[in-house]
Amino acid sequence: MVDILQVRRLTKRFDNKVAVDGISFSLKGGQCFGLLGPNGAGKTTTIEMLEGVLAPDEGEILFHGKPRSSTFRQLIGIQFQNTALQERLNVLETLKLFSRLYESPLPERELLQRCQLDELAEQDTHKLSGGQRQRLLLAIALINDPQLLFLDEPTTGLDPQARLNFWKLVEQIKASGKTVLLTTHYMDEAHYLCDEIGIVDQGQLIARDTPQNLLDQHIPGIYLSVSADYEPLLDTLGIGCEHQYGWCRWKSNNVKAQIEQLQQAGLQLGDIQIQRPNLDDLFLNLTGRSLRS
Ligand SMILES: Nc1ncnc2c1ncn2[C@@H]1O[C@H](COP(=O)(O)OP(=O)(O)OP(=O)(O)O)[C@@H](O)[C@H]1O
Repeated sequence: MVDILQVRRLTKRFDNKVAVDGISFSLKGGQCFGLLGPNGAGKTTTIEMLEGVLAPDEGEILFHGKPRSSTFRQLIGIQFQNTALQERLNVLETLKLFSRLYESPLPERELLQRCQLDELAEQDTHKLSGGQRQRLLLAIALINDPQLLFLDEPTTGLDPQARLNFWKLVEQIKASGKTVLLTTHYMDEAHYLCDEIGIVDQGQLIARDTPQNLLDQHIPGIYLSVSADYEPLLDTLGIGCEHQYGWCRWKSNNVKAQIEQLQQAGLQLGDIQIQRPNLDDLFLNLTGRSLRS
């Protein structure tokens, strides 16, 4: 597959602060690539340079192997973190307004249907819920039927149901063959939606691969946890553990044998949690800090 986007040694400084520090990666057509990192890691600054909103201080961005030309904006879609919507316009009128910016916009009715907004066409945009507003911003980003779609923290602040709903829309967009680049600080979002993720920390891309390869490579094994009340028992069994929200947790390379050992010591199966490492564990492993801290 041809690289749709190539990014080389991208760097951005604000005064003395290096916000993005020599990031390089490439993105294949049809792929969903996620930049995952904590607040202030440099995700938005990176995506804004790729979108052409911010000028890099150093580095190179190639679209289909060439520097971005004046037509680039017609071929991409952007869902910004914050987009100011025109006062006193409803959803349909808003789509019509933004459609004027493009040479060949998709029909508004198709956009409404794709983003589950049919029943909200006449709704004032300032009366939309958080999830409905994000779906409208997604519809705006899709007006020109873009090849490459940028989603900057699209589900931040949404309730779990609205987030799941949004993920389903992104899945449909992926299935239609579009390339998606998204930023998020939700590990479950990155794991669910992205074919590949790049972990960003302090302006640098510290790891990049499929979520599962990253986990297998950096933190093989399975976590076992029991209530912290059982810590004295773990001590007698010689099991060292870390404390996590009232639980004692440790990594096991032989889950079956260790569960039998715990059962022989008097624990019930229901007392033991078994958990595969997740991207938060990966981030902690790579940086010594939690994604959520
Ligand atoms: N316009 C600006 N002027 C000065 N500093 C900035 C500016 N924009 C970003 N920064 C700084 O650059 C760093 C990276 O910010 P950025 O917004 O790219 O991070 P992020 O990973 O997107 O964070 P978040 O998840 O909170 O959106 C931060 O330290 C931020 O304070």
